[in-house]
Amino acid sequence: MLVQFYNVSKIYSNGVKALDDVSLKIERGEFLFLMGPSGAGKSTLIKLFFREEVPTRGQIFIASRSIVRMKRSEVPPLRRNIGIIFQDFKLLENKTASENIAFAMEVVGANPKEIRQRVAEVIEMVGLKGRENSFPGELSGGEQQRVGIARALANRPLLLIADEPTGNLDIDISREIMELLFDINRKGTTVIMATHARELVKAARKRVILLDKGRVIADNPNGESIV
Ligand SMILES: Nc1ncnc2c1ncn2[C@@H]1O[C@H](COP(=O)(O)OP(=O)(O)OP(=O)(O)O)[C@@H](O)[C@H]1O
Repeated sequence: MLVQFYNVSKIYSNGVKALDDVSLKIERGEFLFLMGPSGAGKSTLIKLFFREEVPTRGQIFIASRSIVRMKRSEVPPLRRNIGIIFQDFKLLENKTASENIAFAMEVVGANPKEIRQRVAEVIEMVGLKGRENSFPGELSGGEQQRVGIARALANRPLLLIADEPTGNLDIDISREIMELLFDINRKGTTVIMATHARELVKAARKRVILLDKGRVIADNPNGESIV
């Protein structure tokens, strides 16, 4: 089991209950969608995975380690095991595609040779060969998201979390990005994707967890009755 949430609630300091008694399990190698209306708690749930927020109540285990009772020194290794991609890509504008990816490895202390090899590998994996030296401003939205995905994969994470990764892309490009995420999943990385894109979810026939007002109101293995 890769992820276990037991009765997790998150109440922000302003009193908003963003998550209410959430329990869920995710196996290694799964691909799952996180859906629900705006304010349902999707982003909050995602933030708990990499300890950007801590739960008010409940327990969370990732790869059998409690991340609630985790020491501060254990947080960087946890984050190294989780790759994140964002709706707005969050690339560094003054660095090339390659440099953006390399930077993610430099900050965790990888050596230059390792970085060179891995950058070439992930550039190839996401289909960006030939665009390594382009700056984000010279790339299309879809290409920028590919750089974001390559950066998230650079440190070989156990888990890839995508928060509305196709939110800024048109439908054809979104489908290409989905294919890339499925491909990454087939190669063994567990993928969690928060999205409002019903069409994409419907076509995928993957597990869907539906949140509403901070609660899991459905968890369906192939999404059928949800979308
Ligand atoms: N840092 C915060 N402090 C206080 N309240 C917050 C904070 N972050 C989120 N909330 C509140 O918690 C609730 C859940 O928000 P969250 O961002 O997790 O929802 P979401 O499902 O990701 O929504 P969206 O689809 O719009 O991104 C909302 O009512 C939101 O206003």
